[in-house]
Amino acid sequence: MSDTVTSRLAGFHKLPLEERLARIGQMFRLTEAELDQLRGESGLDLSTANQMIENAVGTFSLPLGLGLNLNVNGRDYLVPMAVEEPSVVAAVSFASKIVREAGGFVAEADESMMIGQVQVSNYGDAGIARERILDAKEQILALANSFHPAMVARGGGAKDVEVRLLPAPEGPRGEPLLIVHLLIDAQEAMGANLINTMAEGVAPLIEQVTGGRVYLRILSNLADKRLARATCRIPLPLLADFGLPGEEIAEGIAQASRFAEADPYRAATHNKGVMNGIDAVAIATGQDWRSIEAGAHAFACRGGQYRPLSTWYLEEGHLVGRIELPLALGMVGGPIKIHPGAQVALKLMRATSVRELSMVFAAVGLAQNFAALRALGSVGIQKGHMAMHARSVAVTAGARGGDVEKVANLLVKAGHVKVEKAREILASLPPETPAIATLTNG
Ligand SMILES: CC(C)(COP(=O)([O-])OP(=O)([O-])OC[C@H]1O[C@@H](n2cnc3c(N)ncnc32)[C@H](O)[C@@H]1OP(=O)([O-])[O-])[C@@H](O)C(=O)NCCC(=O)NCCSC(=O)C[C@@](C)(O)CC(=O)[O-]
Ligand SMILES: NC(=O)C1=CN([C@@H]2O[C@H](COP(=O)(O)OP(=O)(O)OC[C@H]3O[C@@H](n4cnc5c(N)ncnc54)[C@H](O)[C@@H]3O)[C@@H](O)[C@H]2O)C=CC1
Repeated sequence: MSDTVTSRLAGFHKLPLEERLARIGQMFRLTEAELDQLRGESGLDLSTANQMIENAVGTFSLPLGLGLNLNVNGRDYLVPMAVEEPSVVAAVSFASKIVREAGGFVAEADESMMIGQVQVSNYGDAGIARERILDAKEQILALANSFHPAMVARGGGAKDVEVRLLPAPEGPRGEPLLIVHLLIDAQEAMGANLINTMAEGVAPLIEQVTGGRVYLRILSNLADKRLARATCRIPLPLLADFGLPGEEIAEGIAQASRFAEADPYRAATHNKGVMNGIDAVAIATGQDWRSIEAGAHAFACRGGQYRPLSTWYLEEGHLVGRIELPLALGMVGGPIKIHPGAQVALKLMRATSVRELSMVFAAVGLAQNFAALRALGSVGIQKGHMAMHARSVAVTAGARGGDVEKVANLLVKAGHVKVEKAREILASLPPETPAIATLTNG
C-alpha cells in the first residue's frame, strides 16, 4: 500500500471511471485480480455463492462507490459503499469535506462485548432461581468458555453472567420472565455463532441449577455493550452556503435535530438517513446488515420512545454533532473471508481492528446525517438528490453511455426529473455509444 493514502481526492468524481480505478489501484497497490473484482469482471463466483446460501441460482451486484474526504481521529479513510441510491456517496463525501476542514471526526468504540440470552421458565421462586444462577456464575462461565478455547486464548470469550426478571406480558397472573445474559467478548468477530454455541451449551447447566426449563438460547442484536460514538464540531463560517450565512444553515440542522428528538415519525426518517451510510459500508465489507439495522433501531427505542441516533446543537460558535449506536461488526467470520469483494473493500478501508472499523462506521453515519439535514434545513433535499437521481431516470428512459449525462443535465435544467421528459430529451439527441472510459460522475 502506498505510504500516502489520502481520502482528499478533489474532483475524483469528475475523472473518467478507468482513471478513478487507476488512481485507487496505485494508491492501494491493488493487484490485477483486485481491480477485476472492482470492475465486476471476476466477482463472487457461482460455486462460492452456492456454498454460501441455499438454492443458489446466481449472484447479484450493486454499485460500489468510494466515500471520500473522511478523517477520523486524525486518520484518512476512503469508504467503500455498496448502495443503489444516488447521492448517498456524494453526500458522505460532501459532509466529510466540511468536517475535515473543522479537524475531522473524533470517534471511539467499546470492546466487542455481546449478549447471549437464555430464557428460563418453570423455575419456581424467582428470587431463589436468580440466586442459584449467580452462585453458579463461575461454573457457567467455565462451561461456556470450554466450547471456544481459541477465543479464550485470544483474550475473549464469556466474561460475566447477569440475570434479568421481566414482567409477564399477560399481566400479574403470568410467570415473570427469567432471562440469563451471558456477556461474551467476541474480539474481532461479530460473534453470533460463537454466542449461540455458548448459550446453547450452558442451557443444561442452567436448567440443573434452577430446576426450570430453558427454551430460547440466542444472541441479542441489541448489542448495547458494543457501542460506537462519533462527534464533530464545525465552526459556523464553514457552513455558509446557498448565499446563506453559516448561522442560518446551522440553525436549520439544529431545528431538524429537535424535530427528530420530539417526533418518532421524523426520527425514523432521520435514522434512515444515518443508515444510508452505515448500511452501504456494511454491505461492502461483508457485515450482517440486518443485525446492524435491528440493533440500531432497538437502541433508538431505549427509554420507551423512538429517538434519533444522532443529535446536533449549537455551542460557542460551533455546530456540534454526536452519534451513538450499537455496531456488532466483524473483521473475520461470516462471509468476510469468503466474499472476494468484501476482502477488497476491507483492504481499501485500512482498518486494522474491529473497533477502528466501528469508529469509521459511526463517523460515516454522522456524516451522512449531516449532509441530509444541511440540505433539508436549507434548500431542501430535492436539489442535490434529484440532480443525481436524474442519471437513474435517464437510464430508465433508455439512455446509455454518454447520453446518460447529457439527458440528466437537460432534465435538471428543465426542472422535471421524470422518465417521460427523459424519453422526450433522448429522442431529440443524435445516437451514440461511448466507451466505459468516458463515464464520469460530473
Ligand atoms: C449531493 C450533494 C453532495 C451535492 O452538493 P454540491 O454542493 O453540489 O457539492 P460540491 O460541488 O460543493 O462538492 C463538494 C464535495 O461533495 C462531493 N460531491 C459533490 N458532487 C459529487 C458527485 N456528483 N459525485 C461524487 N461526489 C460529489 C465531492 O467530494 C465534492 O468535493 P470535490 O471533489 O469537488 O472537492 C449535496 O446536495 C447533498 O449532500 N445533498 C444531500 C443528499 C442526501 O442526503 N442524499 C441521501 C438520500 S435522501 C434520503 O434517503 C435520506 C433523507 C434525506 O430522507 C434523510 C433525512 O430525512 O434525514
Ligand atoms: N441474530 C443474528 O444476528 C445472527 C447472525 N448470524 C450470522 O453469524 C455470522 C457471524 O457469526 P460469527 O460468530 O462472527 O462468525 P463465525 O461463525 O465465522 O466465527 C468467527 C470465526 O473466526 C475465528 N476467529 C479468528 N480470529 C479471530 C479473532 N481475532 N477474533 C474473533 N474470532 C476469530 C473464530 O474462532 C471463529 O471460528 C454472520 O454470518 C451472521 O449473519 C447467525 C445467527 C444469528
